[in-house]
Amino acid sequence: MKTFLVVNPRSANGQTGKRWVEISAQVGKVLGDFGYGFTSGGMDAARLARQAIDDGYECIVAVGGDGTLNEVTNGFFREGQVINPRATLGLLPRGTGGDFRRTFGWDLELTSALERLRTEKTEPFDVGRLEFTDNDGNPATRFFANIASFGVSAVVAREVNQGSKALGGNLSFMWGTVKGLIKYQEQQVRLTVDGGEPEVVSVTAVAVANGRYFGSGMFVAPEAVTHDGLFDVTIWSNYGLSDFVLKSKGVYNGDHVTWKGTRRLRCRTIHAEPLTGDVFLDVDGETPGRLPCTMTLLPGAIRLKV
Ligand SMILES: Nc1ncnc2c1ncn2[C@@H]1O[C@H](COP(=O)(O)OP(=O)(O)OP(=O)(O)O)[C@@H](O)[C@H]1O
Repeated sequence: MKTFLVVNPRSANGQTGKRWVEISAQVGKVLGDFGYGFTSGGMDAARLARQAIDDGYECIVAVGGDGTLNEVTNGFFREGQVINPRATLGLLPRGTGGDFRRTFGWDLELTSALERLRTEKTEPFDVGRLEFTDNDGNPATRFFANIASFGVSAVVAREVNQGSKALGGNLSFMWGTVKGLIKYQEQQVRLTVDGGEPEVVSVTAVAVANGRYFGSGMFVAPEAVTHDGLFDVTIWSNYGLSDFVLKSKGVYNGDHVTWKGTRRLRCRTIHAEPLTGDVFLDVDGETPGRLPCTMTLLPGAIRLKV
């Protein structure tokens, strides 16, 4: 299988680019010939992945963090359709946050990633499609691999992405969460789930999950499965800074699902309209826009190297 690596040299605080000679030598030893390209900025990983699929590569590997994985996943699609159903997605995790890999229990070791890429083992992988309003106010579509969320999580993601990740994933997110919760005001949002009756919910955050973790290790959707054909939705209502500071352990170990302000459901589509103000989106750690939005699960849309 011809393999192409989409490399974000800036991932892992720039260590991926700095160590590329060493990394690529190890990749070559295990995989033999492979193609690769360096990303140059926003959505360039999607362009590189699309180009590689057009060039006949059948395994496209994101080398970077969750943002790179998101962009590479987008590169599997053209005009809303999967370009080549035989193409498989791989991950060589190099991020600071690394939420996607946690669902699978993958570590950051290059040797473990190469072992996965070397074998033929794949499984179906559900992909989320998000229709939303971008930061310029235009309608936009973006696919997601892990979790799309809205509410305070997007305020936190903005804080984290603007700040330095030199503190490491967890500390950057904890600090970002404190700053985000100070800034955030609870919003009322009208949710329509699987085309049913609309319902107004109070939103601290709503996570529409394919994978299980966001925010650098927060176990937001403990039972999500990436090939079950369903989103696991976690709704947090009326949480404040004190809840996260005093009970943050429960957010990281999954106990939050038993708290009064947490509600969970499963669905294939969810539509969200803001009623009280701007509500921003966090899409696999990136912050491309705001509500209103519609999220649709595409069951087994592509295959994932596991
Ligand atoms: N050459 C580049 N220079 C600056 N930014 C880049 C470059 N290439 C990609 N990017 C940006 O990097 C971001 C993705 O980073 P990525 O998620 O891979 O790494 P990370 O931030 O270290 O990890 P994580 O998201 O897991 O915390 C995207 O916003 C993307 O547009």
